[in-house]
Amino acid sequence: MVQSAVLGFPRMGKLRDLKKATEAYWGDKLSKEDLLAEGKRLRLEHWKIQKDAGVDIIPSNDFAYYDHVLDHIQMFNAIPERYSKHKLSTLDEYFAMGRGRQKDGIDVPSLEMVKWFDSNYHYVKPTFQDDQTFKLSDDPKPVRHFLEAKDAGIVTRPVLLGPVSFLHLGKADRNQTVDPISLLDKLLPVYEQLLQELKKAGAETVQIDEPVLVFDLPSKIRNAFKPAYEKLCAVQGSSGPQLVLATYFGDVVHNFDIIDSALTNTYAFHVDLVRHPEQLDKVVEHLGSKQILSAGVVDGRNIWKNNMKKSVELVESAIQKLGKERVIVATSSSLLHTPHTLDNEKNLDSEVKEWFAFATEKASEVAVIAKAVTDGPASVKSELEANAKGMNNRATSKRTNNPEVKKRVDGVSKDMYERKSAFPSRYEQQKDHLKLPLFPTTTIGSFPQTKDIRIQRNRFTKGEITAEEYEKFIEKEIRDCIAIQDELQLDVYVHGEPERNDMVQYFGERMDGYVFTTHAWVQSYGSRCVRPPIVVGDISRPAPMTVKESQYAASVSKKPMKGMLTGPITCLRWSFPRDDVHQSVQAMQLALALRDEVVDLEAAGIYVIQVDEPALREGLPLRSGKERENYLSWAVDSFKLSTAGVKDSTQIHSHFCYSEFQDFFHAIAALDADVLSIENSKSDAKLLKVFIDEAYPRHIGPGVYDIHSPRVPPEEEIKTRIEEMLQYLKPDQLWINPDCGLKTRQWKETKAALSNMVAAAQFFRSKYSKA
Ligand SMILES: Nc1nc2c(c(=O)[nH]1)N[C@@H](CNc1ccc(C(=O)N[C@@H](CCC(=O)N[C@@H](CCC(=O)N[C@@H](CCC(=O)O)C(=O)O)C(=O)O)C(=O)O)cc1)CN2
Ligand code: MET
Ligand SMILES: [Zn+2]
Repeated sequence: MVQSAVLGFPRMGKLRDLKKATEAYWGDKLSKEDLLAEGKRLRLEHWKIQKDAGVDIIPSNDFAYYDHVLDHIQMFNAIPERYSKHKLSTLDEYFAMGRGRQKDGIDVPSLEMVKWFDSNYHYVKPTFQDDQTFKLSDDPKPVRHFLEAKDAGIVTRPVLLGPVSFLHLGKADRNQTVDPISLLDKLLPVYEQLLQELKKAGAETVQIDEPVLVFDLPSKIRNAFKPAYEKLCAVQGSSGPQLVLATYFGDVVHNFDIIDSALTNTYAFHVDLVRHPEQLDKVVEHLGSKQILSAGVVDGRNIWKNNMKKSVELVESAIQKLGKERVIVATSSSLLHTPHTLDNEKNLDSEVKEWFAFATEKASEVAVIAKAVTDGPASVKSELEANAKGMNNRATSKRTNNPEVKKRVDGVSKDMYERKSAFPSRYEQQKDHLKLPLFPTTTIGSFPQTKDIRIQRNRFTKGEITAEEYEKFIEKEIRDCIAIQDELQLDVYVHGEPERNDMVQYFGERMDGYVFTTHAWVQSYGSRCVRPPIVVGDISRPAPMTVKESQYAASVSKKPMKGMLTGPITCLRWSFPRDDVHQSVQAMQLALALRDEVVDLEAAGIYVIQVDEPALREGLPLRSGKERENYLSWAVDSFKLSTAGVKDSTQIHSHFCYSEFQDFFHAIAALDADVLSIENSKSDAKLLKVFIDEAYPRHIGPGVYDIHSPRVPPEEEIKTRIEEMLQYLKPDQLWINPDCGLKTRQWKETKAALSNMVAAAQFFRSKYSKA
């Protein structure tokens, strides 16, 4: 019999129950016991959904209150002393690492949070000390959750992040020099112990994720796999469970030499056949003689219904070579990146609704495909027929095709990608026009999205207040936000984005070619979720999207007002893109829509325009080479096409939030933006050296403080950061700004932090103007 498997299920619950509970706990409105009880309720509900869908292999330990990598950090006791010394409860120590803590005399920033591969999920980066040791926690969570499921009558397959990925995804703590992978020998005994404890609890198989296997790995990391898996495979069977080694988001063929030896001794090997179906033959060739193939055929990263005919064919071709007993039908990755259930969507029109499958529906898909290949297609005839009908309806739908858009794309000429003059001449004109001081201060766009803003928007969406009332409310918010910027003495203002639910969803809702959902939330980090709009057809802009608010803001502001747009690549990546047209085509359509918006903003008197591209790096193919170059070429072009329509005197800003920009520095430089703001506060200022090495000519604002945490950075701390930056950047090149937008913060800490930031900038301004 061919079994079906899910690699991980979303944690938030049907109505973002986990988000609500954790936030209530943080706000002292829910007790620890109640939060833990809610977690338990959600886990049971999610296991049951998968069981009812007919899934044979259901994951456990995929649940986390904040992040699954953070769970491992705590479980292995890789907790920096600045957190452990306070003797907080396990749960509070965990949240302190995830989001920082400034309470009862404790003041610690969070650990760094970075992108999980090429997704919009963020994990907490393991942070190691030179004298790092590891120790398995008492009553480890994977064992506890396995038993919890077992008590409910569901035997699960626990999921662990593998030791090599855990180390490779981590880093040395600030001022430490340890190479994470050198800690492998110290870490392995902890994994061995954990596997043994899981086996004792009754776990027959364990899924061990080594997603870093899809990267081009440095030799040190490649060499680590053999000893690691020799050790772990030795525990297998005797005192430990069978190991299912899982990879996802890419192909692994280039790493076969390291997989060949030790890794083929694992019980099963999982590969992503959605991203790379062509790797199937090679993978089959390289499997150990008894090893089972877990075929990831149901997309864990998108919401399109599975093409079951294709999946059945692919799985059949594996079965022909391996036999039914050696194949598992699985999701390509964890379903963490998909929304909970399509059932929640009462407002989606029925034509498109039948094109989609969310996590709950995908669980059924793996079960149906497994049954089709086990008992023959006739055993799931009606499901396969319904699936084929949906596929066909989508392929022939009029909604996907807009000839006007195609015509416009075809009419794009080369000159449309370039600004009129080069930067030096643009800068002269911008200087005259904007009259900014040295070390100009600004923010990244959003100000706190207060409960009141959300409530008013919700009332407007439900029709409880009129469009006019809502508009008046937004105008008042904009005025308040400007008054605060006056008080803070910032230099370039923003309107605060109060009208936006999200920087991508807001634009998706205003463009043709998109549909959007009401409850399809996906976790982005911690308790924060996004509701990605869905690209179903050719994209165009029927009317201006942001001009009204920016123009109003400029009219009540005495300083330059920065217009705020989300760039084409970020709009694409943080939506669910269509899978029937290449992403470069979708990006180009978005770029043209945004170009019109940029030009309209300028015409409305907005002379500083920021086009955010935080997802540009995330879209970079995981392996270097042709694919990457190709991506960068169309991604950079899309940005340039969206921004190059303005006059020289209009200043184009762009914003990036992630820290690893070294490996695609040339792409950021190629965007030709006048000013860049980049997230930086959690990384070593040394990384800024690339700007010297590459003789970067334009202007930059490396973030001076972290915005993901409520902690207020003291003025001295910010000064130290700026001092460090000045070792790498010229004073007249440097802007002073936070890491990112402030929408997730409260007003109190926002004002305090910005006030310290402005004071620090003023300090350097006066220091350098005297010099
Ligand atoms: N798409 C996207 N990806 C991103 C970012 C981003 O800003 N957007 N930033 C980076 C970090 N990731 C982030 C992801 C989400 C949020 C965030 O703030 N999300 C909000 C939801 C934003 C939103 O869409 N809000 C809607 C809906 C709000 C809501 O919950 N409404 C209530 C009703 C109102 C109430 O009573 O509160 C409901 O629907 O139940 C709105 O404001 O209109 C949250 O989780 O709290 C922040 C950063 C990277 N990736
Ligand atoms: N302008 C956006 C904001 O300030 C940029 C966010 S990047 C994730 O929220
Ligand atoms: Zn940002």
